[in-house]
Formats: sequence, structure tokens, C-alpha cells
Amino acid sequence: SFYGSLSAAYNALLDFGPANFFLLYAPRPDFKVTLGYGVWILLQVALYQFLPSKLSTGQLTPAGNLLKYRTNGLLAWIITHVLFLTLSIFGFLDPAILARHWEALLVTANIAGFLLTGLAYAKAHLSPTHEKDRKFSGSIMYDVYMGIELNPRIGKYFDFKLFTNGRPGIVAWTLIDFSFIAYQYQTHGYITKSILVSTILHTIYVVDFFINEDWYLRTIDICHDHFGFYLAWGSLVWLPAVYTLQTQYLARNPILWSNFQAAAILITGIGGYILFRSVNHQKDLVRRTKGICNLWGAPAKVLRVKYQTNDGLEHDSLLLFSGWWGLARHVNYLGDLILSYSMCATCGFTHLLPWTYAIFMTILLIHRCWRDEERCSKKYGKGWEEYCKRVRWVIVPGIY
Ligand SMILES: NC(=O)C1=CN([C@@H]2O[C@H](COP(=O)(O)OP(=O)(O)OC[C@H]3O[C@@H](n4cnc5c(N)ncnc54)[C@H](OP(=O)(O)O)[C@@H]3O)[C@@H](O)[C@H]2O)C=CC1
Ligand SMILES: CC(C)=CCC[C@@H](C)[C@H]1CC[C@H]2C3=CC=C4C[C@@H](O)CC[C@]4(C)[C@H]3CC[C@]12C
Repeated sequence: SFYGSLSAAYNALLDFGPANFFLLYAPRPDFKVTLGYGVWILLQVALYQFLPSKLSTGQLTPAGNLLKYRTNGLLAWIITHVLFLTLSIFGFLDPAILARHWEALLVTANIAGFLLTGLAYAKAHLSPTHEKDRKFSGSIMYDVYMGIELNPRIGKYFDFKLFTNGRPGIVAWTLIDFSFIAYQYQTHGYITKSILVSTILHTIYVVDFFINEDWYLRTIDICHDHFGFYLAWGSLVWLPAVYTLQTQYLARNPILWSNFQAAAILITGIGGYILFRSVNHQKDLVRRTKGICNLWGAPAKVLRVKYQTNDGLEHDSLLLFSGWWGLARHVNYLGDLILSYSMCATCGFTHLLPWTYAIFMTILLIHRCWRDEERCSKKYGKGWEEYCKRVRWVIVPGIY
């Protein structure tokens, strides 16, 4: 209704008053859409649970559990997209269906996000999967928000956190983009380079995630974050709604870039992605090979450190300080930020709304650095201090 303008929305809020504004513009639920959303979640659960899968091993939890995960996300992503394209090509499905029912979908996703948060909280109290890996903060609000259980599961392999973080939202990310491309075509009669570049960058990021699903098991989300509102609502609502804002915006407000401009954004984005993947790969390789590997043609340099799990047992770990990891302690975040800003740059510089993703990523990743450094400092003590002396910069070498 406001052509992507936050100030126009704000002015309407002032003109109508909050109550009338929400009556006029708040999205409404739709029974058929809710049914469709239910089918979507069930499809993703079925693909996660029943597609053939290798079993990947996670990292040792603070209570000393070593869990196996079903990592068949790439196959699930391919099957879902082939199904969507086939149904669209043969006329059983309007490819713009998600774009056309977007508001009602967001209402349903919100209901699902809140229900899952409640379920996670109740399950943590009534039927925890690994009791000793639970974390109680002393505040009910905080426990609901950040979660109590580290790895809530049903049965041996249905892992709520990996499923929620890595399936309905991320698989939908590219589907939503494709749907908004179809919407742009149906509404304007053409498809712009800007929406294509944005979608190509999203697709690279999403497919990369599934190709490297095993790597994701050694990131903060899976190793350290507990399962509550932040990850449940975040993955079911925030991710599909905010991470796709660029294509949502461009479908309704097409932006025309020259070939040179479009290529410049695409190449910068791919550069950010290559940095992101290369840095993440180095850490993963070093952890998997226990430091016995080469980086940039030389043996990896690692600091051997020790830490204790809650059961009092001592374990060895290592901190890499060569290759990319010799330049800054979170240089992977720099690659991700370059990619995020490129994604948003496809929308031009006239409106703030489509830049929400880049702004959110900047705040999230800087906050993550602080949070992670505090945790690692507690976990490794003097070992972490020694590492920080060797690698001085946090994200951008020479600047921060
Ligand atoms: N698009 C999005 O919404 C988001 C994307 N991301 C991306 O996901 C990726 C993973 O992010 P994240 O999990 O935050 O961070 P990392 O993958 O960098 O994981 C951090 C953990 O790695 C270990 N570690 C830290 N330094 C070293 C080192 N020098 N050598 C070996 N291990 C080390 C520590 O865990 P341990 O306890 O095992 O030592 C630390 O907690 C990043 O590239 C990030 O950009 C992240 C957040 C949001
Ligand atoms: C309340 C709120 C705004 C929560 C947002 C939480 C989640 C949706 C995100 C938090 C961390 C995000 C991710 C981390 C790392 C990733 C690896 C990357 O290769 C793909 C994306 C992602 C899985 C990403 C997805 C969203 C989060 C889980």
C-alpha cells in the first residue's frame, strides 16, 4: 500500500491513528492459506525424516553429548523446487501464489512461530531430551526468548533446532524469491536485472548452506544457542519475511540497472560469498583434521587449548591463527556482510526498507562477536587471551 516507503506508512499511522491504521492495513488470516502452510510444514518434516540421509556428527555439547544429525537438506531443497516448478509449468499452481497470499502467510507463520516457542518451553520442562544440556537463566522471559534445551529432539534423529533453522524458512527463501519474480512478470510484463541479481545472490547463499549442512553443525547456532523464541520464531517468521525483502520490494517497485551496474553488484556479492565460504571452510577443515592440514600452501598454525565440560572432564580443542583466521577473529562475518550489502544494493538507495537485511546483519554479527568472545574467553581462559594476542583484529583487519 505504501510502495515500500516507511515514511508514507508512518504518516498514514499518524493520520488514521493506531487503531484505524491496524484495522485498515493489518494482514488477515485466511483458512486456505493456513491449510497450505500446514501442508508445507508437513512436507518439509517428511523430507527431513524420510529422505535418504548421511548421518553427520555435531560437536561435543557442554554436558558431553555427541549427537548425530540427518543432513539431507540439499535433496529436500531440490525436490521442493522441482515440485514447485513442475506444478507451475503444467498449470496446477500459479508461481506467484506466495506473493499473492503474502500477508495471510505471514499471519499463519506468526501463529506457528509462537506455538513452536510455547512447545519448546513446555517440552524443556516436561520432557527434555538431554536434561544436563538445559540452561535456566532464572528469568522466565529470557528462557522463553533464548530457549532452555540445546538440542530438543523427538525420537533419535528429529532435531527441532536443525529442522527449524535449516528447513521451512531457508527452503522457502528461494521459493519466495521465485514467486515474487513471477509476480513482477505478471504485474509489469517484464523481469528486471535487479530482481534477478538479488535472487541469484540469495540462491548461491541458500544452496551453499545445504551443500555445507555438515559445516553448519559446528556453528554457534547449533553448538551454543538454545532453542526458544529467537530461533523458532526467527526461523519461521523473521527469516522468510525479512531476508526476502529485496525481492518483495523489487517485484512491486521495479528498479532498472544498466548491465554494468547489475554486473558490478553481482560480482561484489559473489566476492563476498567467496570470502565467506573460504574462511568458513578453513576453520572447518582445521577442526576436522585436528590441525593437520595446509592453508594457503603452508601448514595450518593452531593454538592447542583446553576446556572443561560440565561433567568436569577436560577436553582438547584448537584455535586456528593462520590463513584468513590470522587476519581477524571473525573475518567470515566480513564476507557475509559484503554479500548482504550487495543483496540490498539491488534495490537502489531511495528506500530504507529493503536495506533491513543488511542493517540487521550488521547489528546481529557485531553483537555475535561480543557474545562469542565472552563465551570463548570463559571456555578457554588463558588460551583465548593468547589467541587474541596473536590475532588482534575482530572483523575488518586494520579497522576493527
Ligand atoms: N545470514 C545470517 O542470518 C547469518 C549468517 N551467519 C554466518 O554463519 C557463519 C557461522 O557463524 P557463527 O556460528 O556465528 O561463527 P563461526 O562459524 O565463526 O563459529 C564461532 C565458533 O567457532 C569457534 N572458533 C572461534 N575462533 C576459532 C578459531 N580461530 N579456530 C577454530 N575455531 C574457532 C568457537 O567455537 P568453539 O566453542 O567450538 O571453540 C566459536 O564459538 C558465519 O559465516 C556467519 O557470517 C551468522 C549469523 C547470521
Ligand atoms: C528474533 C530474531 C530476529 C531472530 C533471528 C534468528 C534466526 C532467524 C537467525 C539467527 C542466526 C541465523 C543464521 C545463522 C547462520 C546461517 C548460515 C548461512 O550459511 C545461512 C543462513 C543461516 C542458517 C542463518 C539463518 C537465520 C538465523 C538462524
